[in-house]
Amino acid sequence: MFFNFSQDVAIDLGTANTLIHIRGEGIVLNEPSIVAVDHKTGEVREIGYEALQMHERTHTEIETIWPLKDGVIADFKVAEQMIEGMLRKVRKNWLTRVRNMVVCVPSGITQVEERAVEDSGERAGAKHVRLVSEPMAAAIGIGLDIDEAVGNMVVDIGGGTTEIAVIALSGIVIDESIRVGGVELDNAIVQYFKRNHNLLIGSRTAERIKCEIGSAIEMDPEMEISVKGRDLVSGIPKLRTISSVNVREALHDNLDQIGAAVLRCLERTPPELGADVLERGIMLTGGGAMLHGLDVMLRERVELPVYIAEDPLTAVVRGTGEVLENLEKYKRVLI
Ligand SMILES: Nc1ncnc2c1ncn2[C@@H]1O[C@H](COP(=O)(O)OP(=O)(O)OP(=O)(O)O)[C@@H](O)[C@H]1O
Repeated sequence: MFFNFSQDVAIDLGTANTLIHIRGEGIVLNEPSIVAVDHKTGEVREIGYEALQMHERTHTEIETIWPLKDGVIADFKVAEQMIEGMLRKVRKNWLTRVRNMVVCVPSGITQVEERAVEDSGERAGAKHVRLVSEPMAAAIGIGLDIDEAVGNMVVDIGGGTTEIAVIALSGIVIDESIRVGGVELDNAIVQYFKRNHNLLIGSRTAERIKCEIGSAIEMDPEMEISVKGRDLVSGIPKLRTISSVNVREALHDNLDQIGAAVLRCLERTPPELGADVLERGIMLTGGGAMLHGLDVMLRERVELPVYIAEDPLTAVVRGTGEVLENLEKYKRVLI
């Protein structure tokens, strides 16, 4: 009898979330990219959701680490442990090994940063590691025909970066990658309420505020939510009501940078491809695409149609999975 103990996997190794697709099965894992490590022994305590529960609630012996920063590996060892641990969660049995691994990476990364991803994949047990750029994976994931002699523009707003690319004939013609994403928006909210309202909130609370009442345009009606934080005047925890008007003010500068980057990319786009983008519009992917009114804000700024892709959070892993399933067909998009 013949047992096949090898798996082929596609990984969207993101700053905020890691998603895994297994060949023939589809998406099998979608967890936050965070690891809880025991300070004394260096051992991994938890990975993914369980580690996120501990985040900003640890004592001195445990540290929670996001191994990716701005879309690239910032902590090599922990990234490797995280990939290994996540693969362990999805493998069929302990004998299962990874044969082919396709990992997506930001389009603007250096060769050294690319090598770091390849090394991490190999150390986590993969035999062959191949890379695909995030906007390309996003375009494939949302079903654009990247092979055509027609320009498609994709804006992927992730946790660490915003990747903008014009794609045609299976290649990236123009791209722009800025280190502004969801995490930066959360930080902006933390800073804003600290500076203007003497309120110290944690990053998870900031993310909740962003997702629930964050917006890029005026809301009708404006919204409010109650959040818990430390009052910096009295020094004790307090329940405060926060308005969407203030949150929008907090996000303004970062959203402005995203809009400016899209404009820059359009200005560099060759006219024939620009005409295609005018006709087809710009597709938004990544978790940031779900920020209320971001599509409207960008539409007003660039005066072109802007659409939010279906299920923007999984677009990149769906595309990376598609590349894995059809390696021969997509060999030209591999880095
Ligand atoms: N409804 C929402 N409104 C605004 N932001 C959201 C919403 N839902 C999720 N996000 C944000 O999307 C980000 C995660 O998106 P995604 O998983 O695409 O990024 P990533 O792949 O981890 O990051 P990167 O590609 O930059 O490495 C998080 O910062 C999260 O807060």
